Amino acid sequence: MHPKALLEACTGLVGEMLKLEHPADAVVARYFRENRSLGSRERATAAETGYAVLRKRALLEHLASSGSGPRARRLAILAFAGPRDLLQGALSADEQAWLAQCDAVAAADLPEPLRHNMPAWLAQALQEQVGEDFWALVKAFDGTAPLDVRVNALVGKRDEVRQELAAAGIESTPTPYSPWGLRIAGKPSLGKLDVFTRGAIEVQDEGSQLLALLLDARRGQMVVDFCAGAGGKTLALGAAMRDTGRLYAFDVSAHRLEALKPRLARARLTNVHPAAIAHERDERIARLAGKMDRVIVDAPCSGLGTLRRNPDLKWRQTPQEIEELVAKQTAILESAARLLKPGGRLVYATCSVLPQENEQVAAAFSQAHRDFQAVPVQAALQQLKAPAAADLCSGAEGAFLRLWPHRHGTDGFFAAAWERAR
Ligand SMILES: C[S@@+](CC[C@H](N)C(=O)[O-])C[C@H]1O[C@@H](n2cnc3c(N)ncnc32)[C@H](O)[C@@H]1O
Repeated sequence: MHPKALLEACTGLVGEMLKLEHPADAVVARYFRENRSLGSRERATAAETGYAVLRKRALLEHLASSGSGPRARRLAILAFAGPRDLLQGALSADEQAWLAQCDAVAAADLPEPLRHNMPAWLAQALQEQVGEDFWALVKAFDGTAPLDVRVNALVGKRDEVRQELAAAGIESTPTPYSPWGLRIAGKPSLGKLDVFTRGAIEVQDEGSQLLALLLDARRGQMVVDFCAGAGGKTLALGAAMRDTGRLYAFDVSAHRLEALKPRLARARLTNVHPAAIAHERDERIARLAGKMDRVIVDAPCSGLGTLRRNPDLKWRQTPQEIEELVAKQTAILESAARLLKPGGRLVYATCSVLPQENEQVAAAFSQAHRDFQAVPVQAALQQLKAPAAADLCSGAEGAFLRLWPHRHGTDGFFAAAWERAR
């Protein structure tokens, strides 16, 4: 493809992504469906350019306030993710001179908002929590997430799977915190490997693996994954249960649950019962009240722990929407808790880094439910033989799981746990 056409394609995608109307990954997928002439390398360049604009939006908008031509083109030039000589081949002489001027700007001397590239409310919320680590966190959120897989214990052992991957030319190392995980070197495509097609591995962030581990789902138990979505946690729980007992996978999105079904088959799980529910008080749920050994609420949340993968979220979320989410999270947790039998364990989890969606929801639940005893996550993970559990937790006695990209290399995650009084 001619460099000019490639830059046009990048500009078109940047323009769509900056509308911020839909999740960035959905915008990218639609753009490629509608622009079928783009080859795989061109798609990668366009997508990386678009994501780079979202990551550095404040800085790039500032730089793009000079120059001429459409704004999306200026931003695509500044963030262009392909080879530099190719970009030069697409630019007019004026654009080349303007780009050289922008290159000469020392980003380190710019005001803070142009360096952290976040809305003020979010930067403040993060600064309040991580203090002097703030810039390390900004850097980590700007980076790419590693490729982690969870080894399906039903199908293989971690060491054996690691050797099998090595035989296929793929290097990996055991994840530092999750006993189920391997961190894959580079970004090889895994989908066609035998180890993948026969269900021995599933792509899953190490942090997500730890949330499922924390539930401590065991053989023969009755378990509910209340917000199962496409089933990332469900698959991990089913394997922990050794495909015995009964695992209900609820979600309000029938569409997401559909995506779970082929994954269940590949993971060789037969103990999972997916069920679309209308809302958290659906009467199907009422029938299971008091019968469950384990319930996990992987709540709908702002997703602000996943900015490495979804940088659009920092521009698409608003404090008002966070408030609405907190009300939803509280209602779901309340309903889900009713399902537990005495002695049963409840886990509330998010992939948010905001205290409102995390500690505050957990504290309000504890306050309102004296029959639920908080289980310190640190002790629970230590019992489950998770290495370095103390490093993963925050609050008095390691009350909560609190994962951060700059400290743990995972997405940002939170979890709290309770046991229902006997
Ligand atoms: C964080 S995602 C779940 C991700 C999933 N557990 C995984 O590991 O792949 C949250 C899910 O909650 C679902 N959800 C939203 N409102 C809900 C409700 N009232 N009851 C149950 N699920 C709900 C959403 O459809 C979404 O799939």
